[in-house]
Amino acid sequence: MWVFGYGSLVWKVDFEYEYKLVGNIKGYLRRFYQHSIDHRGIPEKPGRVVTLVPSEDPNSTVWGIAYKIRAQDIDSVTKHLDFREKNGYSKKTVTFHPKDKNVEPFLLTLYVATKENESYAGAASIDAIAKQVINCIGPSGSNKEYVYNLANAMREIAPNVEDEHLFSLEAALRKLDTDFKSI
Ligand SMILES: N[C@@H](CCC(=O)N[C@@H](CS)C(=O)NCC(=O)O)C(=O)O
Repeated sequence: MWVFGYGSLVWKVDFEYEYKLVGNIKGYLRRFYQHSIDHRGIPEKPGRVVTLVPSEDPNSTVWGIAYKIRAQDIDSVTKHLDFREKNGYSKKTVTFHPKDKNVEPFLLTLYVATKENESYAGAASIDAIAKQVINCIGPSGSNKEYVYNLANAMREIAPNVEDEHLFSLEAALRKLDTDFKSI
């Protein structure tokens, strides 16, 4: 079994895997359009984390990491990820395109929070998302840490890939952080 990570699964790997591959999936956009009430926020003050939204451009790519789960670990890893992604995420099978062109594309599982789930936050300006994120914290830590960790991880695994939504949010947060500290 293979699982694709495009958010916290890129930088917070708290499950067993045999090996991993960098690559992308097509037809989606990575967006901070999902409220988080159990990891980076609380029900009274939800944070924002990433999900995937369908793109009008079938060639849109979302880069991340595919993890090969050993047969003997499938049940335990699935149970763990189902719990971790319990707030609004559901499993979906898509085609993964490895960065290594010697490896043929293959089907894998990912967790996506569709717009039908009750914690779906929907579109908002980068400025509005940054102002929400900067003030949120949850059981897994601060919401801004989630953004910074994802931005750093994506630069590391796909240094030549521009993700304007992610990096402009990171920049907006770092500016708010700096402004706040300068008061
Ligand atoms: N399905 C996404 C994960 C999306 C995501 O970040 N999920 C949150 C749930 S709100 C999570 O696991 N957070 C762990 C954390 O914030 O430490 C992925 O493939 O990376």
